[in-house]
Amino acid sequence: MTGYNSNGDVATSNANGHQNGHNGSSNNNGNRQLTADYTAQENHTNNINSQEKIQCYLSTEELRALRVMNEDTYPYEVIQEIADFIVKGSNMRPKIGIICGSGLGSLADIIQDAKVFEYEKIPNFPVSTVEGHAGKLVVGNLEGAVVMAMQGRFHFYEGYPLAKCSMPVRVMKLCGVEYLFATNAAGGINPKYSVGDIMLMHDHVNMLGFAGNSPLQGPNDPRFGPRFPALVNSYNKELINKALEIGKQMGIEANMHVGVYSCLGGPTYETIAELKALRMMGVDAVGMSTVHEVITARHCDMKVFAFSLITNKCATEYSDKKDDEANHDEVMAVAKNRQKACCELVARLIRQIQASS
Ligand SMILES: O=P(O)(O)O[C@@H]1C[C@H](O)[C@@H](CO)O1
Ligand SMILES: Nc1nc2[nH]cnc2c(=O)[nH]1
Repeated sequence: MTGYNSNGDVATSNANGHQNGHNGSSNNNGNRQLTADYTAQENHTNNINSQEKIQCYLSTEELRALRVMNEDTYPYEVIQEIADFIVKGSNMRPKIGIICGSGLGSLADIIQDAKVFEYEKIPNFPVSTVEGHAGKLVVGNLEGAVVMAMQGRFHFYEGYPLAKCSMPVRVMKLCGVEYLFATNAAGGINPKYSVGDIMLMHDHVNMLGFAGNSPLQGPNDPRFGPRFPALVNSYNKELINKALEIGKQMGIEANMHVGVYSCLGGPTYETIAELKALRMMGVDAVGMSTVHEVITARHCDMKVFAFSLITNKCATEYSDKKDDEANHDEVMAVAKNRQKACCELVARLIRQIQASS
């Protein structure tokens, strides 16, 4: 059962919670303890009411993640409260929202006059549980524009429903954001792609959507957008063209592509058969994010620019090579190596948006 109390705080009790919590991981294990009485701990630390008594080992962070995880929907008013908290707390009204992909959090480090909000201090906000996703929201100036950047996104495989994964996009909208910049780490399926390349997204294949999952599932609130939004032209062509031009100026045009991304649920990387199938469908790069954020952004009429950093090459033929196995350490290492170029691309594009507005 879920609901909001008069302060807009989450009040939840959900019998699935302990199962999710057991399976979930945390990026902070320092606080792990036997939570013999879930109700008592929750009431004590989070001031919420729960009918459940759960015996399990959970850190305080995991308990919070579990609580937020079990919220099904974010009504407009709750999103508005979160947006107000950010706008008032930063005294800034951002125009551009940035979501940093795995290992690409340094995009937010170039923001000046930054006001930093830790996710766990933002009311009703989920928490990041993945390495390479710091869990901070940074509001400040970048190339003359006020931006808000998420250092850490939420993934389906963390246990969050898609609507929750992309809820921050709606927060951005109600903060005043007009442009969404989404970045991700992805495996390159197109044989022409190399590790370290940047693929500007011009379309996607929504595999989770094929399976009947959408961030827009459930009652539609027309204050965000229409019940049946169209998704052709989701990726802003003008921004893609500007980015290609910037790529030339930076001398990285040979490492830049325009292609199709697909999001799978993860957390497993793909089998060879799956990669073959994706390639046949016209997919160039595969990851575990972004698509639901783009859908949510287009639903509320934001302009979208998104790119994938190719962190690994996906094998589409069977072999015994250990190299063919993707791993998150490699993903992070490549992202670290290429973060300078990614930051520069984003900064220059924002400069151009500012210059033409
Ligand atoms: O958040 P992104 O999409 O950049 O992260 C990708 C997908 C998984 O979270 C992780 C796998 O290595 O990288
Ligand atoms: N699904 C998926 N996500 C990734 N993120 C980075 N590399 C990959 C990959 O090969 N597959």
